[in-house]
Amino acid sequence: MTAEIINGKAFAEGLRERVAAAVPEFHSASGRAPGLAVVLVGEDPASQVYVRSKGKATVAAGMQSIEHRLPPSVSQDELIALVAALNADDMVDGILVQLPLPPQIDEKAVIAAIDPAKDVDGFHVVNAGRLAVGEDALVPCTPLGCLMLLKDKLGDLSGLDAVVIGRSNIVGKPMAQLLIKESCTVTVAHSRTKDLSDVVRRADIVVAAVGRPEMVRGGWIKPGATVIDVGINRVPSTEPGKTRLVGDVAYAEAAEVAGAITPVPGGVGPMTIAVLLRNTLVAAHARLGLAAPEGL
Ligand SMILES: Nc1nc2c(c(=O)[nH]1)N[C@@H](CN(C=O)c1ccc(C(=O)N[C@@H](CCC(=O)O)C(=O)O)cc1)CN2
Ligand SMILES: [Mg+2]
Repeated sequence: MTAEIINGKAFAEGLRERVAAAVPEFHSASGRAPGLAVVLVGEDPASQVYVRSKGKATVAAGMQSIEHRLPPSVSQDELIALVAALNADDMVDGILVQLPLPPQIDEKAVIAAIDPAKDVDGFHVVNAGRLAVGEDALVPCTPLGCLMLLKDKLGDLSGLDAVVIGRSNIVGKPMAQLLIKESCTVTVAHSRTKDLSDVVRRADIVVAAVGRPEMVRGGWIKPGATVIDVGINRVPSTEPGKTRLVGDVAYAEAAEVAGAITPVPGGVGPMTIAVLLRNTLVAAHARLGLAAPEGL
């Protein structure tokens, strides 16, 4: 079998277009554009690229982008004071603090300072709790993007066996919650899981989010399964001095066995920013008491 390639880049472009098409209605109802504030601390090159992409995508969708860049030496109190100012700013519907943060700053304290209604990353415990008990929540962008790709490919997910490899608060745990909500039978595997290959071999859906290059081998995949690779690992390329991106799944091997698979790059990655725009528009509607935009 050769797997169908799940084109996350194309799906993300479609989602971004749908968000952009829904923005004018918010504008007419509120008299302003939805606003997304992105806070970057320090000079991490990858974070700089992601923050620039988020700003461009926000403006391209017809929303207002508010960018704050703080020096790597900023204190936790200063960062939390900025978050408090953004919480109080009525023009700001979404607040995102780009991760990772420098070592002197406690990520949890910063996330806890964000107004849950503006928490478009879905990292605040209030949103995590709402997701866990099945209430309306802002859901982390990467796992929600994975779910959108799965539903687009498979339709109804109910009764399917899903394995999520990785138990982070940002991807693994919310991914498991979303799949439970879709009535999948969900196993969360992690670094201590025994016989991981056997666990993965039972799954109709595999979501790999461990951050270990090509850890999931083709021989672990059940024939016809759908494989979602969240990993973005930069590894040395065969060309001296160069690097290339690989996922957490050994792509060429897995594509021989799977029914469908996301590539890296061009699979899950582009969904993260598209879902961020979606979450910002959803948050903007909710803050103004407007009905949620349809088709997003
Ligand atoms: N506050 C947050 N911080 C971080 C998040 C997040 O969702 N919220 N996620 C990541 C970084 N990230 C967005 O912030 C992100 C990562 C990757 C991509 C992406 O499109 N990747 C491409 C490949 C890009 C490349 O060539 O390097 C792909 O997979 O095709 C978008 C956004 C950590 N921090
Ligand atoms: Mg992400």
